Amino acid sequence: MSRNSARKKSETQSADRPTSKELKHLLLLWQFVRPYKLQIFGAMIALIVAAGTVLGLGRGLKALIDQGFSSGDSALLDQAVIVLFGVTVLLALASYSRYYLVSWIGERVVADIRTAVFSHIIKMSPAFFEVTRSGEILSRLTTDTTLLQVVVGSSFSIALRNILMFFGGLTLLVITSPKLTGFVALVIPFVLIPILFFGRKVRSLSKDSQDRIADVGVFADETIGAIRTVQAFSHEEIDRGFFSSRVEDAFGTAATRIRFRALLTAVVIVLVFGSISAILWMGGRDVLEGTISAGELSSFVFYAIVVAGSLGAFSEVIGDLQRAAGATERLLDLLAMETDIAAPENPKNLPPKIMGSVSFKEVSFNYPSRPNQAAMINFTADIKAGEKVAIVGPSGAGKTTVFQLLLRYYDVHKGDVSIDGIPVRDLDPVEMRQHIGMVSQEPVIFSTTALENIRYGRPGASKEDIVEAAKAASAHEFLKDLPDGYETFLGEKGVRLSGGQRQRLAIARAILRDPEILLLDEATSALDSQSEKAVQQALDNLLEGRTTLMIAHRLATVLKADRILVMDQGKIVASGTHNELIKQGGLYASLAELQFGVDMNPTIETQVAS
Ligand SMILES: Nc1ncnc2c1ncn2[C@@H]1O[C@H](COP(=O)(O)OP(=O)(O)OP(=O)(O)O)[C@@H](O)[C@H]1O
Repeated sequence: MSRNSARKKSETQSADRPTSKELKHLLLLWQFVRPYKLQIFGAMIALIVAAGTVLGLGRGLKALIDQGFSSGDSALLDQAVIVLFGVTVLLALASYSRYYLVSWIGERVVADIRTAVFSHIIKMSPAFFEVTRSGEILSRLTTDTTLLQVVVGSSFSIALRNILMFFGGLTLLVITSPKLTGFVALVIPFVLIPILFFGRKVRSLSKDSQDRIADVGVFADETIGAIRTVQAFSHEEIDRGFFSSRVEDAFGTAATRIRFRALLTAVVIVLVFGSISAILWMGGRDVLEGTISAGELSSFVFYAIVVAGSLGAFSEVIGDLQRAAGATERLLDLLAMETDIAAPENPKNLPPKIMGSVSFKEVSFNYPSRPNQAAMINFTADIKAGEKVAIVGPSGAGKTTVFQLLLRYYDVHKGDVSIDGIPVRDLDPVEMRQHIGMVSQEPVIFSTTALENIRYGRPGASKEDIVEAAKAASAHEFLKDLPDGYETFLGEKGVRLSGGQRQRLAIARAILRDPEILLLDEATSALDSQSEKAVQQALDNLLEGRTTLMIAHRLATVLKADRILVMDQGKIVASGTHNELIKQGGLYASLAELQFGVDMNPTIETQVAS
């Protein structure tokens, strides 16, 4: 129960939790940035030099105007221009280093975070993926990490540079003219308040705009992923309507944002240039009165622009920083999420080759998302090493659940599932699953070559071994006739193969894996007799010498079994051989009649068997 509720918490957190904007979360990024101390040090130096040179330029400007021009000495002008050029080169070099190093750190850190998040997610149990939408995870991996890249690789250094420039510029303003600085201090609130107001409005509209675009993405992803169903139901027109209404929503939000953004630009221009004019007016009077020099006024205006510019730049990136703080929090939450299905502290070890006996002892279980509905009740079954057991039962009886529990996708609530007498929860799931092979009803074909698809069963297997496995799976014939033979690209989800070919490819993969325990979820869809024969031949080779549990939908398969378990509502209701069960009548007999078309007359089924 406590285990369950703990998972619940993490699951709901993963989906809809509100995002915090607290900048302190950014500090958590330090663990990812820390390995690159040298680059950070270099970037800091470059940043300080760049900020220093910009501030120095103002002093240079003053010297140029006051000494270069007023003295009438052209040598001084030459000197001043040379110094100015030198400072500019230094600024360029520092900016180059800063940009390069900071962007490099940003990209590097994001690459590390993406890898860390993916490595973590791939370990999570299926329960996690049931409640977390895949779009959600993808957006963490792409959108959230991109936000962080912007922050680590630019916004953060922009913020830092502008803080330096702000305080440096302010100090130099005071030194140049305390009186004018006082005037600027009075004006600043009038300039800043409207800018901040519009800035905030634009930011919240940007967020809305991003959300609307995400809606567009999610809808397109779902529709394209289910394109065959969409077309089969002639749903194109309706989906086009749904999609365009989402696109229009996104456009509407973007249009409002653009309006405010344009207004913000106009407001900034009026306020900033208005203030500069006011400074020039006041300062110009001081120059006329002789209280300050023309150079001082020029450098004062220069610093005022630097200070205002740094405030503006800072207010622009603060939004990035806040959004990145949210992204950091979400990513680290994801990284902190623990999977229930982990290896115990001291896992027991299985030998490299196991016997392959399987036992379910009084197992009760319900899926985490259906706490009140038992999927398995007091389920007990002992399967000897090498035994072939077929599981039959009506839809929803719990047949697939037997596989899921043996693979330890979920932990049972009561009882034990064991392999060779060792409970699976005492084993390392990754190691334990190496002894299990699975051929599922809908074999998964990855979008790569046929060769690589079979090699999935045993990474590193040689081509000879793969061809050998394909031959045993009756797949060699069709594979070698593909346009590029085994190197043929199979298309996304294997759409270029027929159902029977996909099954044989999955069987070849399982043969290559050579597991001691085999789980076979037989496809329900009927194959033509030629294909059926090839698949049955492949299965015979696959089953040979392995403990096998098969969810059977065909007569040929149940006849291969040493024993049949009949399941109903999470329990075993009968067991025995086909003939025994037919004689008993009951659920199996009616299932056999319905599914396999077996008449209750035993002679017929013996004929089919032969
Ligand atoms: N991931 C899940 N979350 C919640 N309930 C589930 C889940 N998977 C299966 N169930 C429920 O558990 C019960 C047993 O399902 P299971 O898939 O094992 O049946 P099955 O015998 O394999 O059915 P079928 O022959 O239709 O595949 C069903 O009531 C089903 O609705």
